[in-house]
Amino acid sequence: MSDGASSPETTTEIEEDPHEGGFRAHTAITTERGGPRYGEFSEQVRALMDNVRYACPPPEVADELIEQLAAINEKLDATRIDEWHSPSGTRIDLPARGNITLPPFEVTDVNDDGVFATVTFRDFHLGGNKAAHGGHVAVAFDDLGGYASAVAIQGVCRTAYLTVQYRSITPLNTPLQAHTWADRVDGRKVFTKGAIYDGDRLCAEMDALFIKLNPGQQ
Ligand SMILES: CCCCCCCCCCCCCC(=O)SCCNC(=O)CCNC(=O)[C@H](O)C(C)(C)COP(=O)(O)OP(=O)(O)OC[C@H]1O[C@@H](n2cnc3c(N)ncnc32)[C@H](O)[C@@H]1OP(=O)(O)O
Repeated sequence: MSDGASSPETTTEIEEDPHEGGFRAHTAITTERGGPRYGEFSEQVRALMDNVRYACPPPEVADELIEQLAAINEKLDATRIDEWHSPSGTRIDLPARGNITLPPFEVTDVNDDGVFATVTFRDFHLGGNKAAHGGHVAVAFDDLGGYASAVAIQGVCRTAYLTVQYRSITPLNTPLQAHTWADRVDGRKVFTKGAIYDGDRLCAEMDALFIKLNPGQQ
């Protein structure tokens, strides 16, 4: 991945590049996009998602909220840009690289043993009875597994399959230890494993295959 555009002036140059793989080699890794308060902005959105998960607004509050949310959406709609230049997913200084669709994680180490992160499933990720939804656990594994695969094979990968063994309840609002690593590399194939722990307790394990995209592959 190389330095990408952070201003509209460089947009044209990037758009003229051939589409190099499903995630584009030119995707910028940055701490600048979206400005210095993008982290606070993302956190407010996450707080909104958490609150909505448990909200039961009385009709008059719903009336008010609908109006306020419509105004916010209108304002946000006016700021939309294309996928390749948006801060979300590129801000390595923020939880989950500033991507609010992922459970927030902080990568604590990347080394020969793989990727180590702290992941916290929040109210928004509720499956039931204070436990994380299994799909959100898989989302965390997909991203952190994709990261470990990319590091192992030095290239952008796509998930071919991903299975999760749910070993015990994955609690909400608890910093959990996640570890993903390339178990075996065979040509373009990276057989990747992962685990999420709550302290000493194993919550879930991942077994996945990521495949390095060929140049120009969509
Ligand atoms: C500092 C910051 C860093 C930031 C890091 C950011 C990380 C972000 C991470 C985000 C991560 C998010 C990630 C996401 O969410 S990626 C989104 C979810 N995934 C997809 O949408 C993928 C859809 N599928 C495809 O595009 C293709 O099928 C792929 C690309 C996967 C392979 O199609 P391709 O045409 O390219 O390859 P091939 O068919 O010749 O197969 C090649 C080899 O693989 C073997 N094979 C294929 N499929 C399977 C299977 N299911 N089980 C077992 N084996 C399988 C096959 O037999 C062959 O083996 P061999 O004959 O060679 O031995």
